[in-house]
Amino acid sequence: MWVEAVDVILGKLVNSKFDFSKIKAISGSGQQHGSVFWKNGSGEMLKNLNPKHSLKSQLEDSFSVPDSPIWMDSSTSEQCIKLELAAGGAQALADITGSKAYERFTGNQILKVIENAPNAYKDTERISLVSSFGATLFCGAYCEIDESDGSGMNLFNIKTRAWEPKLIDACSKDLADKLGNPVPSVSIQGSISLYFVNKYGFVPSCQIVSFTGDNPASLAGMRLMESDIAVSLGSSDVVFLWLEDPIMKTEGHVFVNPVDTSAYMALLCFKNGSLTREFVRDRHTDNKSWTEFEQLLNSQPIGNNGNIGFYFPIAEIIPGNVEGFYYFDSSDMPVQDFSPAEHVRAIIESQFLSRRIHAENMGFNLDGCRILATGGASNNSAILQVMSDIFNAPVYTQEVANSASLGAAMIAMHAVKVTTDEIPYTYRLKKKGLQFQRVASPTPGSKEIYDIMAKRYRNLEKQVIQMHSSKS
Ligand SMILES: Nc1ncnc2c1ncn2[C@@H]1O[C@H](COP(=O)(O)OP(=O)(O)O)[C@@H](O)[C@H]1O
Ligand SMILES: O=C(CO)[C@@H](O)[C@H](O)COP(=O)(O)O
Repeated sequence: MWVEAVDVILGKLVNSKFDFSKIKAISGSGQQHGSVFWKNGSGEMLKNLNPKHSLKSQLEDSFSVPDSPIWMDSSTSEQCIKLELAAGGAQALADITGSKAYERFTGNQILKVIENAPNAYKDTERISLVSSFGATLFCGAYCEIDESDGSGMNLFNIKTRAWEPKLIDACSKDLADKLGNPVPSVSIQGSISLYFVNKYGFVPSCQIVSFTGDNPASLAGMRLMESDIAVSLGSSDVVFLWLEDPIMKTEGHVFVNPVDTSAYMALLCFKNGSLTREFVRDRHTDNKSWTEFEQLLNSQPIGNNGNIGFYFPIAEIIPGNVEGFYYFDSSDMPVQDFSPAEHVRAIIESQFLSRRIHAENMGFNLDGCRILATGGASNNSAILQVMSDIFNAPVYTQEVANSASLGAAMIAMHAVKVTTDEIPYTYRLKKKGLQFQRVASPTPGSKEIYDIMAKRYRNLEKQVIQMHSSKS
């Protein structure tokens, strides 16, 4: 599907009479943590692609694991325990790689393939991330994993900027050979494959720049600065911050920064994002529309008369080990149910209270911060207003909503220019004049209400974790 998508998208550009010869460089962004297992001999296939045939027909037998594991997979708890043991514990693994072991992280996913499908692993000559797989298709040769997306694998030492030998060995001694050598995100990997030159009219000098993860690319596209917090409201909700001196914790992740090789980024991923908002919308509105959802949200007062709900239809990442639905009244007493309007207000308030307290746990100071919002739900002004009130901060969006694609384009531009001059990324992008729009400001009086609710939420979250563990 991913291979076929490349020809489909480029075919659409052909139909729109797009002039491919204008493209000087390409970068891209791929969903983080997913892995692509290239079968022995595929490197040769990539070098000899025939423009008369589709990528799909030529590459469909090139994968030793036909269904690429992606980030939604949580089936690798056993492998997580092994990697943490190899590192010397959860905190030790976080100190090396920026994260304790997470089921979706690629190292644990690869270890599962090594253990459960040894023949498939043996028949693999190269393992790409979704991002480096994208670059590989365009280059017609294996591209390296970039350091920023490579930080989401539980294998990469974010201080030495190399695979960590004891973690590689805990998986398989030959794994480093199959992973290649990580490179900075802003680096040129090669020129475009002749397949794309002959089929679509790209110029042979078009450069392929490292592709990176969707979240690092979003950080680049949103031009995050210190004291900004970016919130991506996609299928999941992801909060990210720019950090100079990271503190490694067993909650959240630290990645190498995609645009400044001496800096880092912190990331908090919540699985129950838009999909869970949709779930509540579909259960509690008559016509399952966002318009009705917004009306119900605005019909309830700020603070929802003290009602707090927890909505985890999917097992959550932060906090870990919690699933299900839990409702509390203004005295923190468990209740059976809420009215439809209370549910709608409760899901949005509870999600942003959670984003706030967990960002604070990473050492983020809310005073004077700006929130940059992106992703599908950043189109919803009622949701953004609640976010602004809970963080007591203004919310901005930018003209181009898809910050991950935009960031990839900016990384491509920066990479080709960096070879001729040394202008820092942030300065170059300031000059580009892309505008942020202020779309929400805190409502007077909301800070006092949400400061109290944030304290209650912290305690109730602990209670919910206990309630869940006593059930399971
Ligand atoms: N007006 C809206 N209000 C709230 N959520 C919305 C709205 N429009 C789209 N969404 C949500 O945005 C999500 C898709 O966001 P997107 O950033 O494209 O996802 P992904 O993370 O998969 O790239 C959908 O799941 C949908 O629920
Ligand atoms: O796992 C993470 C980050 O660690 C996710 O953010 C994925 O990178 C993709 O998210 P969606 O695009 O599905 O929201």
